[in-house]
Amino acid sequence: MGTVDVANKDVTASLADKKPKVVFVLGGPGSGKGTQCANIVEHFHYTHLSAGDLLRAEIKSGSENGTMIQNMIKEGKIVPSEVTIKLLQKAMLESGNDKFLIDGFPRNEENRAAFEAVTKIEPEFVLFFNCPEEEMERRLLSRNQGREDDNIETIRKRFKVFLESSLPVIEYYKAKGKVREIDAAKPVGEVFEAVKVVFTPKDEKVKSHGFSFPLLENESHCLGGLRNSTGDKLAYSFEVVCHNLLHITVF
Ligand SMILES: Nc1ncnc2c1ncn2[C@@H]1O[C@H](COP(=O)(O)OP(=O)(O)O)[C@@H](O)[C@H]1O
Ligand SMILES: Nc1ccn([C@H]2C[C@H](O)[C@@H](COP(=O)(O)OP(=O)(O)O)O2)c(=O)n1
Repeated sequence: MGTVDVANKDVTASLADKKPKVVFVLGGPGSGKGTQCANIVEHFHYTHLSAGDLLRAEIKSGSENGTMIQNMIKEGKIVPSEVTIKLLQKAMLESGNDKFLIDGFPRNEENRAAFEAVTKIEPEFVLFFNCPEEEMERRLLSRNQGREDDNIETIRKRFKVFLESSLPVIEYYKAKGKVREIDAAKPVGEVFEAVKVVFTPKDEKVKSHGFSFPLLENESHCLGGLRNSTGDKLAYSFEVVCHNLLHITVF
């Protein structure tokens, strides 16, 4: 027990040194978290860590916690945070990257508080895939990955846990202004278009619009503005440009 704790302190310290950037990816079972994470990895070079995948790998490895994890997943319950956090920390260190999508975590208040207390890592933001239950149920029943928990009985239990335990975590981050909500009921490509907007840096977004309009003669009236990364002025606040505005784009 003592050596495990010492080892985990080392892991925690090494991770804290790296100051990793973390995005939590949340949403109900079948909302498309894994599917979109694969797209984000390809376009934005994050490392994808799925809490569910790490737990399933732990069962397969024959670890001493394997049976407990398997039983909890079969019942749609959330595995104790200590187990999941250790797996996440290990995977983060081993990846060599410093940008992570943590998918399916934190799934309850205990997950959230324990991760914060142990790692001292605050997420940059929370990507929330919002999807109606009927659509998630349809997707899970045809997911066809041989998962023991993709049966209607366990699916119903997972939905209940999501509503009762995971939604409050999303509300917690909403109150902190950290939630980026995506309509996940649309086709995969359309969902990814919305995801891309969230991950694209602000000045890139401005550049990609490429609009322009005449400069004002007296800039001292300018109350605010947008500049691209090279410092060119791209837009003035609405109050100022309304006299000679050709187009307005709201960011
Ligand atoms: N936008 C979508 N429209 C239709 N099917 C989807 C969409 N996103 C994902 N799927 C499919 O739904 C199932 C669940 O998606 P997955 O990414 O595994 O969800 P999660 O990781 O949230 O449980 C998979 O079979 C996947 O191919
Ligand atoms: N933080 C987590 C994440 C997943 N689990 C367990 C319980 C979940 O029902 C299963 C499956 O989670 P996973 O994220 O892989 O899949 P779904 O989003 O439910 O489709 O894993 C957990 O106990 N704690």
